[in-house]
Amino acid sequence: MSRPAAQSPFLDVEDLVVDYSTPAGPVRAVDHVSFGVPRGGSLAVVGESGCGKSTLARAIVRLLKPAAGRLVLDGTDLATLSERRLRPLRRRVQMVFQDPYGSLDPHLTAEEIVAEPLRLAGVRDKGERRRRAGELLDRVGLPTTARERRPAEFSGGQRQRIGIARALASEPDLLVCDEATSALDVSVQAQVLDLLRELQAETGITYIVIAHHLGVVSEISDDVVVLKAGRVVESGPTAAVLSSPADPYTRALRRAALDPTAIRGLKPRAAAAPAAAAVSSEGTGK
Ligand SMILES: Nc1ncnc2c1ncn2[C@@H]1O[C@H](COP(=O)(O)OP(=O)(O)OP(=O)(O)O)[C@@H](O)[C@H]1O
Repeated sequence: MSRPAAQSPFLDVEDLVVDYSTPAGPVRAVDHVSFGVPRGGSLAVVGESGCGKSTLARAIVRLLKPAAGRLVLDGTDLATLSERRLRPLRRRVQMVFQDPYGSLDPHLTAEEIVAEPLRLAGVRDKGERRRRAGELLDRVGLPTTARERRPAEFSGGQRQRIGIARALASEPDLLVCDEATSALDVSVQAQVLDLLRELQAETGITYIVIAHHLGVVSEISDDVVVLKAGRVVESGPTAAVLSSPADPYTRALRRAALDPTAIRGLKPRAAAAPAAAAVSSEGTGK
């Protein structure tokens, strides 16, 4: 099994282990996973439901503490850092979540949502925060008239744009997109993927894209890691892995992407169907 090509990875994940403690005992969700992502690169993590993708994403942004292994970001191992030592580094690694509605405060306006990380980062002047939040909302394609609206008044694609603008407010070096487009209608997915690609070209940001949809992976990632039951079964350049997958599991994922009913066990995500239906006729305001 080859590691994705990277001379000196910007993010180096080495032998990462993440466990959950449950009343029935520990559950190992990520089991000695290793990969690297070069600066400005993008790597996708794919696998069936329950294989550990979200757990891995949450560990990378240190919402979860790994049980073992290293998470070296630009030379600093985040895996073992205390909360106090992590705090100044947190802004460098941001996450965009699958459910843009659940992850946005319903009481705040779009502008306030995007301004909040600026406040936390110490931008004291309210006018300056509003100006920068407005610029970010422009950048992700939301009309100026939308700034004073609250999350419930936006479509799914627009909400995801607000989530991306909020993540970008901290000027992160690494953006982890956890199924960021899977709850969206296919045409809206394409628009959000286009936006992510444009932002990468402009800013040189590094991406980790978590996806169960192999189409998304080929759109946005240079390299791919295929996870099964918490372990890496295959990894390498996305084009090579998708065109000639070496592992039967990857072949099954590829077949399932073409025909979701092709194999048992690759069930559609529970949240995807209703959310996609809810936004299917909505535009993005672009
Ligand atoms: N809070 C938790 N407590 C205990 N076990 C958990 C918890 N969260 C996840 N797990 C278990 O860890 C494993 C990996 O879950 P995870 O959510 O990371 O998978 P996933 O690939 O992201 O799945 P999906 O695509 O359905 O979101 C699964 O066996 C899951 O049941």
